[in-house]
Amino acid sequence: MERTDSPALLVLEDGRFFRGSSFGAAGETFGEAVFSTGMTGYQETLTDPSYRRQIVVATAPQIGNTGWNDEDDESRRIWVAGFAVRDASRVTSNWRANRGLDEALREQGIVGISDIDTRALTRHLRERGSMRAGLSTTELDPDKLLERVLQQPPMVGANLVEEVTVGEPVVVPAVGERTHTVAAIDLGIKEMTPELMAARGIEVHVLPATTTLAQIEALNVDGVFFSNGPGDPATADEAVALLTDVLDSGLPYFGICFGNQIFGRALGFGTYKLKYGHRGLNVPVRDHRTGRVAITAQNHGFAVDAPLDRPTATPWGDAIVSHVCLNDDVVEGLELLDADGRIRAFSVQYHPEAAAGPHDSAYLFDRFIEVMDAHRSTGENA
Ligand SMILES: NC(=O)CC[C@H](N)C(=O)O
Repeated sequence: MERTDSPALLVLEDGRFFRGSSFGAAGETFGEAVFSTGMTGYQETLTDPSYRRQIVVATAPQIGNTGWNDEDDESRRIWVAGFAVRDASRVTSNWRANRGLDEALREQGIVGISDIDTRALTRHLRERGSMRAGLSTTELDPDKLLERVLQQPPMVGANLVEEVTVGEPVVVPAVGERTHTVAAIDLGIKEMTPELMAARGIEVHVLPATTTLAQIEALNVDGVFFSNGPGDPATADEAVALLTDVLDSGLPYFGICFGNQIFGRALGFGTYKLKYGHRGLNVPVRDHRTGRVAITAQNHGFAVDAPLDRPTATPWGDAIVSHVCLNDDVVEGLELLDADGRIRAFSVQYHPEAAAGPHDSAYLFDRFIEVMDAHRSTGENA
C-alpha cells in the first residue's frame, strides 16, 4: 500500500503494530480497537455515541467515497476515539456531501490512519479479541506508544454514560397528531431513535441519565425507553436502579442495545464481554414470536447472560430470551411477560433504528405502541 509523507502508527496492547498514513486530524489517541463490517454508513457509525473511547477499524476496503453531509449525523459530534481504514477515498462523490470525510475528521480533531492492512488487523482482533490500542502521528516508535497504551483504562469497567448523556431534557414532538408520550433515557441515544417514534405519533422526552421515576411520572408518559450507549453495562448501576423503579411502577418499557443490557441486569441476569463483539449491518437474528429472521445492524461488545431455553422467574413475572443471534447464539432480545403471557417490557441488543443498516426490525417500534396501548386499556378497565 502506497503511503503518503505524513506517517501514522497504530499499536495494539499485545505489541502488534501497523504503520500507515495520517488520515483526518494529526495527534495521538487511545481507545479499544474494534472492527465494524458495515460496507456503508461510516458517517452514522462515527457519530454514534456508543463508540465512545473506541478506535473503529473499517473492514470495507475503501472508505469516504460519499464524503460527509449535514443530514446523517446520529448525534451532535463524532464520538469514535480514532478511525482506521485501508484506502481513504481521495474522491468525494455524492450530491448531499458538502465536505470530505478527511475534512470532517480534521474539523472535529479525530485522529485516523489509512493505508494499513485492515484485513490482517481484523483477523488479529478476531483471534485475540478487541483490545486497547494507540494511534499516533507524533509518536512513531512502537515501543514508546505501547507504553502509553498500557496506561489506558480497559473497556471492562468503563462507565461512560455521563460523558454522552444530554444535560437538559429535549422534546421531540410527534409528527402529526400526538397519540403517545414516552420518556427516553439518554445513555448515548442516536437521533434516529426519537425520530422513528415521533413519526408514529409519539412525543418523545429525551431525558438525562440522572432522571428519577418521579420526574418521569410527572410527564404522564405511556412508556419508558432506554437507549443504546457506550461502556460496560456492569458499571451502569444508576440506570439499573432507575429501570427497577420503572418496572415496579408497571410502566411499559422498550430498550435498545445498552437498554437491553440494563434490562437484563434489572431482571437479575449478568453481562459479559464478547471476544470481539458484533459490529456491522448484516447480523442475522431470530425473533421467537414471529419465527422470522431479520438482518440487523449491530454495535455491541458486551452481552446479556440469560438462558435461551427456559423462562426465568423475576419479581415482575417471567422473563424470556426473545431474540437470538444465528451466528453464535448470543442473546439479542428479552421480554418480560405478564401472567397472561403478554409482553409488558422488552428490549433488543441490536438496532431497529437502523442508522445505518437494514430496516427489517422497524416493527419493534410498532410493538412498543401495542404494549403501551395494552397497558393503557388495562388501566382504563381497572
Ligand atoms: N450500542 C450499544 O448500546 C453498545 C452497548 C455496550 N456499550 C456494548 O458495547 O455492548
